[in-house]
Amino acid sequence: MEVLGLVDIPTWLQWVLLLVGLLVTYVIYMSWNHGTFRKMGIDGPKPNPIFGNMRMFINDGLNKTELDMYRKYGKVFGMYETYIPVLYIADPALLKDVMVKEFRSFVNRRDSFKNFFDSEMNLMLTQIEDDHWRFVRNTVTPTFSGKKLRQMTPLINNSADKFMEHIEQKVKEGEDIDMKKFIGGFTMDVIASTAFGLDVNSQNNPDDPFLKHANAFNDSNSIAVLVTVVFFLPFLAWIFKVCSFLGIKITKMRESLEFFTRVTDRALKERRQTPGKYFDFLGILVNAEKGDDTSAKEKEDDVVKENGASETGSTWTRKTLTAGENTAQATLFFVAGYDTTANTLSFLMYHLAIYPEICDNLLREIDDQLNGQEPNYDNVAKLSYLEMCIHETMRLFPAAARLDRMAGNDVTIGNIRIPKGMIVNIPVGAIQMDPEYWPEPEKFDPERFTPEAKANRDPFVFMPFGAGPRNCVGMRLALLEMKIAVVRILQKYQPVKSPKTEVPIKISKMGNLPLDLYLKFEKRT
Ligand code: HEM
Repeated sequence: MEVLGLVDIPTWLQWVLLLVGLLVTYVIYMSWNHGTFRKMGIDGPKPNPIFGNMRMFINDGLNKTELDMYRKYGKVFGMYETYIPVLYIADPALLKDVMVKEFRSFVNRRDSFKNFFDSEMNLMLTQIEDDHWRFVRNTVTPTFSGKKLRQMTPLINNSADKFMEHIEQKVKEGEDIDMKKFIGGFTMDVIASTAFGLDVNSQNNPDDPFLKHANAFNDSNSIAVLVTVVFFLPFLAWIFKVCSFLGIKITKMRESLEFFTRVTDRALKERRQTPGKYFDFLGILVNAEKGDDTSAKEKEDDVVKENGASETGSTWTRKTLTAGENTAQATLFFVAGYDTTANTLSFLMYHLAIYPEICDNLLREIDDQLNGQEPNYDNVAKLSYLEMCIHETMRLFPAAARLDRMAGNDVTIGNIRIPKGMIVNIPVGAIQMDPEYWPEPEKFDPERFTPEAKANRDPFVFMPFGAGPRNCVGMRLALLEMKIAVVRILQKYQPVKSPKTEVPIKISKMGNLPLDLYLKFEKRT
């Protein structure tokens, strides 16, 4: 090629110049926003032009990085997830503003993954936005009311029967129990029965398709592909759209979504043929379609008040969810409710095994209050020490160690002017380890959750289920499920350390996921 008829540039050099040009453009693109926090007067670690601050997360893991940054920069700081500026807020007064007082400006979560998810996944409650979210949230919230949870209790106890058989077997054989597998099977069975009315028995069948497909959402290869493209090659979003349109599966998630769609469609058909027969999530939605307007009747239910649903009035007048919305929510319940509950229960069992004196207190409470009765919605409410133990477990190992919100408009919080579209991260895990609120934060101490201790502490320093109108919609099911599981186990067995139990427990760099956890169970006399 000749330039201005003067210099003849050889082909190899043309390629080099093209590559250098592309690289420079890429670096400019990735670092374009890296001055955001400097302009806002907010401190934080210096970003690398391509990685931003992502290298810290990759090297040290999410929890350690956020804890280190919180300790170094305090309760407000800024970080860059490659090219995306993320404002961290950890000050309880500011968090109350973001999550409750100024909720109208922070209704939605981050949309960084929106262009990469399949359209069905974008219908999940976690992803949808504004009035669409309000409408779906109002429709599904009554599913978790006291009345519905009472109806679901036998389903939870049925799943617990299976794991009690499993423990009995292992105790007879003198074997340790792999807690992740065993408890994961239980929470999977509970979600399968409470969401879809299915008796899956994944506890005795590790190859169960439900287990396989639910795990696809946590598949490390799929997550790696998604994270690489979202954070490093965002301009390739169109490839995901084209592949989705052509039915090409880039990640295992697509195949699993199709599986859940088929199961949901079948379950919905059955429920439409025999309305009123089923008390699971899909049955409740179908009953609402038929005019059993549960949501209206249960508007005064405590769940509505707890979740701050008064904030969530939607202008939408549509009566029911579409087929796609039903499938998306039922699938989401698997994804959101399986690992979170299983991991929390595993961490709790671990603490009961390594602190026998705490376990003894709990055994005493269960024996005194329940006197050998099967646990149910009403009698587990009397177990205040059990709730303290669950809360302390979730303080040390919150299943979601960070929450996020996105500013829907320009808004001022305290003296910070947050521009429309900015992502706000809430480092729950780091706040819950701050000695200012939690003396000796590494220590497992359920006494931190006595009513007096709670009354003297700002509620925004403990948020394992999030806070405000967009908190966890399944919180009450999760707590009920965990309480029933613990009671059923402790009425017969006591968890103890075995030579295979690693102390301290090893967790994944990706968050609060126990890596290997083996415990022994001894029969109570
Ligand atoms: C120990 C168990 C669980 C923990 C720790 C947990 C934690 C959380 C957290 C932290 C959030 C985000 C809240 C926020 O942004 O303020 C959330 C949202 C959500 N959770 Fe849970 N969760 C658990 C169990 C469940 C279960 C059993 C279900 C359903 C069956 C469920 C369904 C959801 C849904 C649908 C959302 C999105 C809510 C919305 O955007 O409106 N979760 N959960």
